[in-house]
Amino acid sequence: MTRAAVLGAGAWGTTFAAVLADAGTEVALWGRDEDVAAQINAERRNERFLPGMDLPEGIHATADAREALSGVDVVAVALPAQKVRGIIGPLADAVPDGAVVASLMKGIEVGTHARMSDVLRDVWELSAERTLVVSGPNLAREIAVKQPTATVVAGTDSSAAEMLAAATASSYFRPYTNPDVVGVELCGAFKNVIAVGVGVTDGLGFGHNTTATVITRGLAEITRLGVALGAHPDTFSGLAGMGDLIATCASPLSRNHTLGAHIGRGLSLEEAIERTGGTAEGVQTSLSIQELAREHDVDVPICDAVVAMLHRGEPIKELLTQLLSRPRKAELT
Ligand SMILES: NC(=O)C1=CN([C@@H]2O[C@H](COP(=O)(O)OP(=O)(O)OC[C@H]3O[C@@H](n4cnc5c(N)ncnc54)[C@H](O)[C@@H]3O)[C@@H](O)[C@H]2O)C=CC1
Ligand SMILES: O=C(CO)COP(=O)(O)O
Repeated sequence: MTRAAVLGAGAWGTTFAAVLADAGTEVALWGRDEDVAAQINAERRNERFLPGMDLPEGIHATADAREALSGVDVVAVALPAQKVRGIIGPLADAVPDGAVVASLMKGIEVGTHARMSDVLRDVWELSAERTLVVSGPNLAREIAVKQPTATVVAGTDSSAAEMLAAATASSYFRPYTNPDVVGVELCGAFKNVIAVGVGVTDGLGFGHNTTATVITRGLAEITRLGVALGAHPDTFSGLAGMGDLIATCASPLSRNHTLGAHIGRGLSLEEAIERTGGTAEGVQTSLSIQELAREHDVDVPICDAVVAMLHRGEPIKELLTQLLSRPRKAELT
């Protein structure tokens, strides 16, 4: 039987632990809060991060990360993107030599512009073959009640990706493998920025035409940057690309979408973060994406508008006017 450790007992780490347990994988879930771990073990609930959701028996939660990592075949990391480097650094010697390591995170590190799998590789000195990415239309609360969905397990070593896919597959969770780590990971991070943008237009009271426009042109931005970074163009129309954009931009469960809607209704960034709760990666990742795009000479106007709104407090209506009055261009280039 495969043995897994999930680091991070927030909404997604807890849900992913449930996915593993339901697939028959033995799973240890690490969270820094002892009360959260105790409640998961005693009541099969994580009321702080996943309120109202029942968890399967197979999860052993612990506040001791070294205990969680001991003897596992798979390590899955679900921590806030901007904090993960500091949190996992001291655990390098506790990661078993042969274990594959998967990033479940959807962000790009500010300053380094590193994708999360690169942060894991860097901090834990992992080979590319041992490092995987899981990304797709995976809103935690829907999966926690076993609503059917699919995801992508990306890895350069197909046998490692297949191993994790087998360790997560169940009657409600269908993993597909994909060798395009760069594309899958960029999709997950960038779609959070686009979801903030869609949330803003919702908050302004605009309808489905606007939503569809931002999603579709957002996908064009993601694809342009991804291809410039060496990704496979087909990844962007797949589950991690279009699939996750649809889920995140359409759902009120999305923290990024919710945060954007608060901004659109006139809240400040601080108020919107407070009201949203949970980790809205798009806020900081918008800065990294904008800088990455500049480095690669890629045009990302929606991301630019999100950065201007969130980080420079520029008026939304003026930014919208600027977006719509840019020089016209052909859709196909
Ligand atoms: N929630 C969702 O539906 C999904 C989330 N993700 C991604 O997973 C990642 C984690 O997101 P969530 O679990 O939703 O966030 P969350 O906000 O629900 O949980 C964050 C977790 O990180 C822990 N944490 C924060 N600071 C810490 C520190 N200094 N030391 C130790 N632990 C710390 C918290 O205690 C908590 O367990 C993000 O990158 C997100 O984009 C990916 C797919 C779905
Ligand atoms: O990544 C997600 C769904 O696939 C979750 O989105 P949020 O982080 O915006 O809640």
